[in-house]
Amino acid sequence: MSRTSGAHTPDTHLCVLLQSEVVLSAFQQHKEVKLKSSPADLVTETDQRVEKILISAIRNRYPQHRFIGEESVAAGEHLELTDSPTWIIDPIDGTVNFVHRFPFVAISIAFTVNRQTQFGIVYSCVEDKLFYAQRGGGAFLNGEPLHASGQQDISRCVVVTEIGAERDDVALSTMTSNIRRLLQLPVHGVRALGTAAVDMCQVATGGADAYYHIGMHCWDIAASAIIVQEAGGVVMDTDGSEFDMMSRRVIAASSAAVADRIAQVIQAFPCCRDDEDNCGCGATGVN
Ligand SMILES: O=P(O)(O)OC[C@@]1(O)O[C@H](CO)[C@@H](O)[C@@H]1O
Ligand SMILES: [Mg+2]
Ligand SMILES: [Mg+2]
Repeated sequence: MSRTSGAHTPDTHLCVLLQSEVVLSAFQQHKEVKLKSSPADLVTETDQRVEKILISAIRNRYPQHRFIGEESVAAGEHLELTDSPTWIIDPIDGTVNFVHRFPFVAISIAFTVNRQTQFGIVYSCVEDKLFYAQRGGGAFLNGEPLHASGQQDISRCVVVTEIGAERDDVALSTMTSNIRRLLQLPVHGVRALGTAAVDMCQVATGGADAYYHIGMHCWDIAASAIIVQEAGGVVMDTDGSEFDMMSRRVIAASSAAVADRIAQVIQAFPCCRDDEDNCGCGATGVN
């Protein structure tokens, strides 16, 4: 057994790798697509199936543990992160990619105790890349150590972000003006792969220097946040405060200097916290 409160990470790796077969075998097939919170927030039978299998396999082994799963929450389960050992699961991060066969889709699993992430796994299925980090143990890609770039100068950065599922005017104009502001600094480039989990892992590899996102959910970024931190990167809220996986805002960067600069430049649009229903912020779309 590992130090992570009884949760044995190699077992979890195996579970994830087995489920990736389910994702890959469905990848080329026609999918029945349903909409969730917006016309760009999609779910397929494979998302639901993978989440069910993962939860039942982990629950079998750790019956006392709790779960926060994207599709369980979409089905009405209450989302609450407590001090209890908790698995935070995104069965397919990049469902739009999955539906269109755009080849970046990931299974993302984080494990928390006392609300602190102990380890995170992001498996980019088509690329066959397993990103992994354990608190205090470093970050790895297919077993090789990962290091963020350490870049300090925003004008030499590749910055990754996502235009999420929101389609209301305030969100769209904020997202597009944020990209414009960064390009005007200037940065070397702005990129988007369509999966927050894999996007953030690019910061851990040093292939990108920063990632920011407003409107994602805890399951999109819980695992990749510890992977960035353990690769020597910095993770914070877009307002410059401490990272809070429930806030729906994140900056992940190669250095504190780059993270601070992005926090100064970008603006957030309102969205309810993941752990708060109907917060009254007036946001529409993916809440
Ligand atoms: O619903 P999914 O696929 O688990 O996650 C949605 C997502 O991949 O799409 C957005 C980018 O378009 C990101 O906010 C997020 O990571
Ligand atoms: Mg996701
Ligand atoms: Mg998903």
